[in-house]
Amino acid sequence: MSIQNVMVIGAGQMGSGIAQVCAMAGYKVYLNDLKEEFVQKGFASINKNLQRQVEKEKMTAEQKQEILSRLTASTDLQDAAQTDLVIEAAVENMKIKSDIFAKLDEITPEQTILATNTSSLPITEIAAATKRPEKVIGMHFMNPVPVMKLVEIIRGLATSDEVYQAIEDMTKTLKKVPVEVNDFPGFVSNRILMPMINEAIYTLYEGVAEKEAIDEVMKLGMNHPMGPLTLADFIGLDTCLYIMETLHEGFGDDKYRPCPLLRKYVKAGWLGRKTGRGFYSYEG
Ligand SMILES: CC(=O)CC(=O)SCCNC(=O)CCNC(=O)[C@H](O)C(C)(C)COP(=O)(O)OP(=O)(O)OC[C@H]1O[C@@H](n2cnc3c(N)ncnc32)[C@H](O)[C@@H]1OP(=O)(O)O
Ligand SMILES: NC(=O)C1=CN([C@@H]2O[C@H](COP(=O)(O)OP(=O)(O)OC[C@H]3O[C@@H](n4cnc5c(N)ncnc54)[C@H](OP(=O)(O)O)[C@@H]3O)[C@@H](O)[C@H]2O)C=CC1
Repeated sequence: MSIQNVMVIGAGQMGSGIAQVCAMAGYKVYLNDLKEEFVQKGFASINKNLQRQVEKEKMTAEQKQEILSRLTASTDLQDAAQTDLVIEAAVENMKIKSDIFAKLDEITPEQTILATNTSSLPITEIAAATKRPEKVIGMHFMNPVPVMKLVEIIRGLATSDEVYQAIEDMTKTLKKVPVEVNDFPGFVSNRILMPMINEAIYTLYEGVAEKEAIDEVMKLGMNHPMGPLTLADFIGLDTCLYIMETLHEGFGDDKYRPCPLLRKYVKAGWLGRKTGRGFYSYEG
């Protein structure tokens, strides 16, 4: 299975990062989103990251241009007809992901691998939206994608060994470290990380400490690079809530109930860094 042409769906913080690392590794990449303005926002973020590399003299201006020339904007899913691999990074919602995968199954050649960057949803269920479940796989990158080394690779029930191997090999070409895990809610990363973040939100909700104090305890006491509330803002509070709901529903265990304060913030549209306000304010 030779992978040369890739489409990344969703030009948000994850999709733009995935498109960047794929283009840096030499792949031709379509970056797809619903509207041109979202794709352009994704491109602006890639441009900013690469420019920082040029300024730090880790890359030349020519190399930056070369990487950018491998990226093409797309607002038409039909462009996926030209690809060997699609990596979906749209919102964390089963209906949206299933719809995208059903369409991709119609559009792409039969050998195209369909991967999802879902952070918690069952790969097996997403695969069931297609007639090629053996070619559907989870490819879970970490945020910020250009910096974080891990890619959790998740096999659905029907994922073939050949597809698993192709994705493991491709991940290595991105200079990332693949780790294989099975298809259970939240996989490994978010089954462990998100209950910790949710507990930090409960700690704030119950008035145990101020938000800054909670973050400082985990940073200085446990050597975490970011406190859990800062990290929640960084991930996106909507994504944190979707993941907790998937864990809660998937395991049927109340230990995964999302904190009411998390729900309240999401209802208010305070989604963290991406909207300028979450537990902290990022305006100005
Ligand atoms: C929810 C899920 O499904 C799964 C997830 O992703 S969970 C989230 C996982 N991620 C984390 O836990 C991140 C925790 N935070 C960190 O590791 C660090 O705070 C951090 C890497 C984000 C920033 O590190 P830092 O040392 O504070 O900042 P800084 O010195 O400015 O940056 C270090 C490097 O990262 C780069 N960087 C920082 N933020 C970046 C961003 N958003 N995008 C691209 N590059 C970035 C910097 O350019 C710098 O690069 P060089 O080494 O090439 O110069
Ligand atoms: N944030 C994180 O730390 C991590 C997130 N993930 C996962 O990655 C995925 C994306 O998350 P993230 O990048 O943070 O989210 P963002 O909200 O930053 O970006 C999602 C993007 O997808 C777009 N989108 C929504 N529906 C469609 C569609 N049908 N077709 C094309 N594009 C669409 C959105 O457009 P619009 O704004 O119009 O909705 C938005 O631009 C989620 O599944 C998430 O769980 C995985 C690892 C880490």
